[in-house]
Amino acid sequence: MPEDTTPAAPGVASEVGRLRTVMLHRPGNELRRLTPRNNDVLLFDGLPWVDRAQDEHDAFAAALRTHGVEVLYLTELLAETLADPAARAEAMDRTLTGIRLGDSLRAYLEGFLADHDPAQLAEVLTAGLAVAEIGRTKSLVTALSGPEDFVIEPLPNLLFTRDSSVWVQDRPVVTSLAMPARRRETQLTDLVYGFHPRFGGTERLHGPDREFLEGGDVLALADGVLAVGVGERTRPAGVERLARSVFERGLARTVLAVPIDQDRATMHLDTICTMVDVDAVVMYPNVAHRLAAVAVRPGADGELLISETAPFVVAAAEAMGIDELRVIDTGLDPITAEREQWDDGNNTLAIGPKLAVAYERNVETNSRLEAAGIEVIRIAGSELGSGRGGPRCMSCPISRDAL
Ligand SMILES: NC(=[NH2+])NCCC[C@H](N)C(=O)O
Repeated sequence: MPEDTTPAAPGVASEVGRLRTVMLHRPGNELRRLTPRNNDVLLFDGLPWVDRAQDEHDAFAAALRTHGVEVLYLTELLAETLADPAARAEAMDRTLTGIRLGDSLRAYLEGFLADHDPAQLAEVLTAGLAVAEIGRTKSLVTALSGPEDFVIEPLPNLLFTRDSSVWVQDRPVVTSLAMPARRRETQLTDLVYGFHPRFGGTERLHGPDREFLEGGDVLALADGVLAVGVGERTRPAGVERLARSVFERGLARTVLAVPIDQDRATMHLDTICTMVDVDAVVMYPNVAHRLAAVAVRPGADGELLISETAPFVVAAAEAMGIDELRVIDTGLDPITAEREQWDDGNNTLAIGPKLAVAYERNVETNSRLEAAGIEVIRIAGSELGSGRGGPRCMSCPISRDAL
């Protein structure tokens, strides 16, 4: 019988249902823009060796494919999207609008980019554009800029496709990223979901201009139960907006708001806790005991019912309707745990119950996962990890089987 190549219908109701389709971004020329002068602003802790990062990423994608996962690439979807003139017009408009460029440079760039085919335009929108790469403009802005200054900022964090969109059931949530270096990413995911034939017509929730909400903070603990981290990135107002939109549409019945430390090391909930089984998480022990949650549920007339604060594991188990949420920790020695948390030991990507992708370097965490009965697919991440993101951050699940 010929192989069935029909793509799985979009829909994500859990963290651990069999993964069918995922969106990744293969690291590209945007990473070659990083220098010791701009890496902090661009949210990288070092300068990745890009060729090696690409090899590591290809191995990640291959491991997923080996396990039957369809891998979609954001830039390919974007290039296909930009073939639609309406999408292209919107992309140009969003990229060039704002107070930074000025009228002369904007007009110049409109002409300059008009010659770019969809793939080339996608490259500019992701890798950015420096003054040295464009011709002579009659703009004061470029006259007063250095050759390396960007007229279109590169997006090195596009690698972390988890953050710029997240599917809740069969709806894409286009997020609103808090850090200036990442804000433009969601213009791209919004375009893809709005115009690409594969998704066209799907209702998009939230959006780039809404309250801050990042996908790395959103965990689908169980069908109808979301946990959303609140910290450096996602803000309380972002969770409130998401809760209202998912309740109104019947996509969830409980949203747990989970305050996390406002630190670089714990920028998202998924840096300290990810799910590896229907009732188990791998969690950073140095915070596990004090992680708390407030449950938000739909009330009458669009009101939200807000619970008292409770320990996260207790609130989660109750919302999920299970006796206990099992916690596998990142190692008991606090220094090893801190090192492995920093290197994304907690940031696993489940591709099914008890089956997760993890960075090989987190030896202690991985062996604890295995001791707890989780099969670990190890990938290299020496270069990928320099932006502080692991397998979960680098993936946006679009389709998972129901449990
Ligand atoms: N879901 C995640 N944990 N994403 C990690 C994002 C890392 C990225 N460099 C940032 O600072 O935004």
